[in-house]
Amino acid sequence: MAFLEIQGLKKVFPGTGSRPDTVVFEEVSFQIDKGQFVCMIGHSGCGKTTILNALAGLEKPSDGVIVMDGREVSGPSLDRGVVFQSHALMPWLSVTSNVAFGVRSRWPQWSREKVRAHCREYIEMVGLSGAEDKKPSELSGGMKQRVGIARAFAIRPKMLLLDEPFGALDALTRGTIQDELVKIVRATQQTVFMITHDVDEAILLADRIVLMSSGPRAVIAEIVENTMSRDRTRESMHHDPQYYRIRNHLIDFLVKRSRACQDPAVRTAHDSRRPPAVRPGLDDAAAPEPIVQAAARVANLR
Ligand SMILES: Nc1ncnc2c1ncn2[C@@H]1O[C@H](COP(=O)(O)OP(=O)(O)OP(=O)(O)O)[C@@H](O)[C@H]1O
Repeated sequence: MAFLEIQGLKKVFPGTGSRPDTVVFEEVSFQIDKGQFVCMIGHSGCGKTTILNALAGLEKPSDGVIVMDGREVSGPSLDRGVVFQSHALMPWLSVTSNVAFGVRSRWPQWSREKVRAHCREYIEMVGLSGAEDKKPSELSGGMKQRVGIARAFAIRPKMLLLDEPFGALDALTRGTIQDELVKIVRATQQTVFMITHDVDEAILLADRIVLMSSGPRAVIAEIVENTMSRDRTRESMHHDPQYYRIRNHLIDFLVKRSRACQDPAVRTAHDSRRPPAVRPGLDDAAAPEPIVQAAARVANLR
């Protein structure tokens, strides 16, 4: 069994009045190994946040099971740290107190000094030394997001869940924090699940990229394995020919193939509980053609 097992996840939001129920996604199954960084990409509304909330234990799936480290996820836990797009800091608390909140819950027996020293370590890790006593209103968007990351890492979770954490940041700040995240994740060997709309971010950070088809009734269309060297950097990765192949594959999916699963013929042919793993970076002619792509090609010929 993998470190994180997601099997047959489905979410139905009940309709109101004459509006029918909405099946947001179904048959979502994938695994994450310990120390792996997995990104999820898909069009708006396909259910990415709902899946992340289910992993966090904040949302109950309508069907399916999530098992982390041998235990079923049935509610929120300090074993999972979450970073939201809107940092969700407590505005009346300082940077240190925001980070300390979870630390005290995690280790209630720790002394005040020990909690402070622990928080200082993580605040320094995200480059915020000197801002310990500031309130969120005194911080820039990038700094607030760094506090969110420090807060999530400081509880030393078994798994980190990131919901588009850099979505609201300008490109420069985004790049800097991405680099910091790469450094921290590599140093701590943290297991991460992250939602992003940014294909370059996914290629830089992820070992595997889960592609969701468009909703409603979204499914996992395929899982892209990132075959580029793990020590890739933002500055160097575009020199690797694999980068363009993976990037084109992802963009092609978002522009064209993500809707293919709504075609009943494609849907019948696609085993969404066992989505194909593809390695577009290797341009391996022997690799199986992704089923969605094959079915879309057949549909185009009709
Ligand atoms: N509490 C709710 N009640 C009813 N429908 C909901 C609820 N929460 C989410 N939805 C619907 O479920 C679908 C999936 O929402 P979700 O936020 O998970 O999508 P997403 O892929 O994360 O989108 P985005 O990329 O825009 O953040 C949307 O159509 C949304 O309107």
